[in-house]
Amino acid sequence: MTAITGGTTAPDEPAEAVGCRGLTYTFGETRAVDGLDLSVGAGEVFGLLGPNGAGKTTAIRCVTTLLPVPAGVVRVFGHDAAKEKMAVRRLLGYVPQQLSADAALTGRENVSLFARVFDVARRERAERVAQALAAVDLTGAADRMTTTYSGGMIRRLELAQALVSAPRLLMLDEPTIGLDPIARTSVWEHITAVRRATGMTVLVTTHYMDEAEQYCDRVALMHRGRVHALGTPDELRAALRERRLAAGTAGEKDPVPTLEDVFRDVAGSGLEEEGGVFRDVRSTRRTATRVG
Ligand SMILES: Nc1ncnc2c1ncn2[C@@H]1O[C@H](COP(=O)(O)OP(=O)(O)OP(=O)(O)O)[C@@H](O)[C@H]1O
Repeated sequence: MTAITGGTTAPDEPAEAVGCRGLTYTFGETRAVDGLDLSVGAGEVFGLLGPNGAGKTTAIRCVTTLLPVPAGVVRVFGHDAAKEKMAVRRLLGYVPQQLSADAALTGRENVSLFARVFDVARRERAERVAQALAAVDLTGAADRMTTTYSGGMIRRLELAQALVSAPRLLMLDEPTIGLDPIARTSVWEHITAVRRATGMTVLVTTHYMDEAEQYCDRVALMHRGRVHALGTPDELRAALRERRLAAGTAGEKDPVPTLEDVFRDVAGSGLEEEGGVFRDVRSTRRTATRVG
């Protein structure tokens, strides 16, 4: 696998990649994000977890500047997402839940399109497109029509699209939903390799607790528009164990809770109430349609 290059090494990069203070976003009567405070450190792989409807996508879209910031403050490497949209966009790569590759184009044409949209200098474009495709192991398939790609290949292509501008912050909204275990691992291995090579920050939403545990440095558990628990997966599991021991609901010999236990503890009855489960049918169906 070729590591992508061309990312600006920024020794003077602020220590905070994403900072949300009191972020609130409402759709009519629905308070999707409700006074969200969040701080993602530069270089971290940070997982935003939570049941369906917790407000993860809405929060992420505010950070990307695709949605405005009606209340509160969002900063990306110190730039205000409400006032310095272009400065923020230049730092970002975004892989949304919805299909962002055009089936009528080849893989290379799709990535080239993103290179143009993200204003990659013309003289560098072909090289950067080739690097991005190589970074996700799609060099051999680059000139095939995207319609011939598997779900996993499409996801890797979308990753290449987001990487072609050498972002300092890569945002991924459920990057592995609907993929088989091998394709899921492959997507994560490519994300991890690029991050190692470039030092970029990764902010990811996922419903897969095993992925969060394995690949995220820290996670935030979001519920009803706010963060209810924050820490490394190990810290969160240990904290739940302590709470259970203190409450007498678990004994010393009981196994340490899983991240899924922590998730259930935070979301509580809300999961049943809102019909959300980790591998929610709605999300899977969305992806089935997306790659079909
Ligand atoms: N365009 C919209 N119009 C109206 N309500 C919306 C819209 N988008 C999201 N919502 C509502 O805002 C709340 C938060 O949704 P959001 O998609 O941000 O949650 P999520 O945590 O990303 O969920 P999922 O895990 O299903 O992607 C939900 O109650 C949702 O129904």
